[in-house]
Amino acid sequence: MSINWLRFVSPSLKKPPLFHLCHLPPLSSSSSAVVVAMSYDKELAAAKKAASLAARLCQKVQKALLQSDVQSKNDKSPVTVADYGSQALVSFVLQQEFPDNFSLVAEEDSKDLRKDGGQEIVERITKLVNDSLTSAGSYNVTLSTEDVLKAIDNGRSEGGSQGRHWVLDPIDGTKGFLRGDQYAIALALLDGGKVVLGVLACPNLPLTSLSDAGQHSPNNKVGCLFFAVVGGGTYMQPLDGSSAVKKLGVKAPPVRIDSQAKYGALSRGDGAIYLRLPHKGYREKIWDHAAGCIVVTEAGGVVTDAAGQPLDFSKGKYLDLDTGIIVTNQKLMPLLFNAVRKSIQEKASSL
Ligand SMILES: Nc1ncnc2c1ncn2[C@@H]1O[C@H](COP(=O)(O)O)[C@@H](OP(=O)(O)O)[C@H]1O
Ligand SMILES: [Mg+2]
Ligand SMILES: [Mg+2]
Ligand SMILES: [Mg+2]
Repeated sequence: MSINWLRFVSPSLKKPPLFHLCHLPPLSSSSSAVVVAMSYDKELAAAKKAASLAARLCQKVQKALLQSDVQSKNDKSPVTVADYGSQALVSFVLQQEFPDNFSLVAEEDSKDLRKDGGQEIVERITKLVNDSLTSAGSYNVTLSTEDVLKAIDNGRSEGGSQGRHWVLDPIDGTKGFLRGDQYAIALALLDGGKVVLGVLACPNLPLTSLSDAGQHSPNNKVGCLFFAVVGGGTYMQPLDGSSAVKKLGVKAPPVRIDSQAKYGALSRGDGAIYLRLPHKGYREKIWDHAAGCIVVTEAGGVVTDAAGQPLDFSKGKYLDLDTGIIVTNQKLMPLLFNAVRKSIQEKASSL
C-alpha cells in the first residue's frame, strides 16, 4: 500500500495548513465490543443549537467583513467580531440550558474589548448576538453590552479531570475565516476529563466529499454539522437544518483546509491521514482538538500524540503532548506511527 506522504505546515494567513490525504479501502467494523452509550441527549441538542446559531452569525459576518471587525491578539493571531459573537452566543445558550451546572473553557476573553476604544466593537458584537437570537426566535431577550462581555468571560473555566466542562473554539481557523475559506465552530463536552460529546459546525465545507470532482460545481451545497456522542458513532447533517442525517465511517488527493473541518472531513472518509507537527515549544489547546477528536474516534478513527498515546483532555487548557498529533484510521496507525517516530528521530539526530 503506498502512502501519499504528508506534512503539516504552520498556519499562515495566505495558505491553509496542508491536510494531506491518501485513498484507502473502507474500514471493516469488526469490533464486537458492546458499548453502552450514556445519554447526553439534552447536551447534544443544546450543543447543536448553540453551534448552529453561532455558525449563522459567523456566516453573516464573513459575507460582509469590515476592516474594523478584525483585531490582533497579544500573540499576533487575529480575532474578529465573529469570534467574540460566536463565543458570547454559545456561552449564553449553554448557560440558559444548564443554569445549575455550567462550566466553559473557551478561547477568547473580554480583556481587549474592555480597553479604551473598545466600546464601538462591543456594540457591534452585541448587535450581532441580539440579531442572531431574534432571528432564531430564541429566548426572547435582548442582551446589553455588559451581558455580552460577561457571556464571553464565562468561558474562563480551567477545565480539568473532575465534573463536566464545555470546551469551545468559537471560530477555529480564524485565518481561514478571514480568507473566506474553511473554519469551524468547535464545541465539546468533557465529563471526568474525557471528551463525551463533540459538535463541529463547518459553514463552508461542501456536503459531499472534498475529493469528489464536483467540489466546485454550483450544486454542491456547503455547510456541514458533524456530531458525535461517546459510544454512539459520528453523524453529519446539513447545517441549514434540513434533514438527511448521515452516519459516517472513516475509510480513506492532498487538500489544504483550515480548522477542525479537517477532522470532520476525515470522519466521513474524505481522506485518511491528518498529521499535525507544530514547531517546538508550541502548546496545543484543548479547544483546538476536543470536538474534532471525538468526531473522528466515533467514526472509527484514531487520534494520538506522536508517542501513540491518546490525547489527555483532563489537564486544564493545554494538551500535554509528545511532539505532535496523528489522526488516521486503525489500519494505517501502526504504519504511520512508525514513520512519524522515524522522521522525528532523523530530525533530532541531524540537529
Ligand atoms: N504555531 C502554531 N502551531 C500550531 N497551531 C497553531 C499555531 N498558532 C496557532 N495555532 C492554532 O491553530 C489553530 C488553527 O488550526 P489550523 O492551523 O488547523 O487551521 C488556531 O486556532 P484559532 O483559529 O481558533 O485561533 C490556533 O489555535
Ligand atoms: Mg482554534
Ligand atoms: Mg478560535
Ligand atoms: Mg484564535
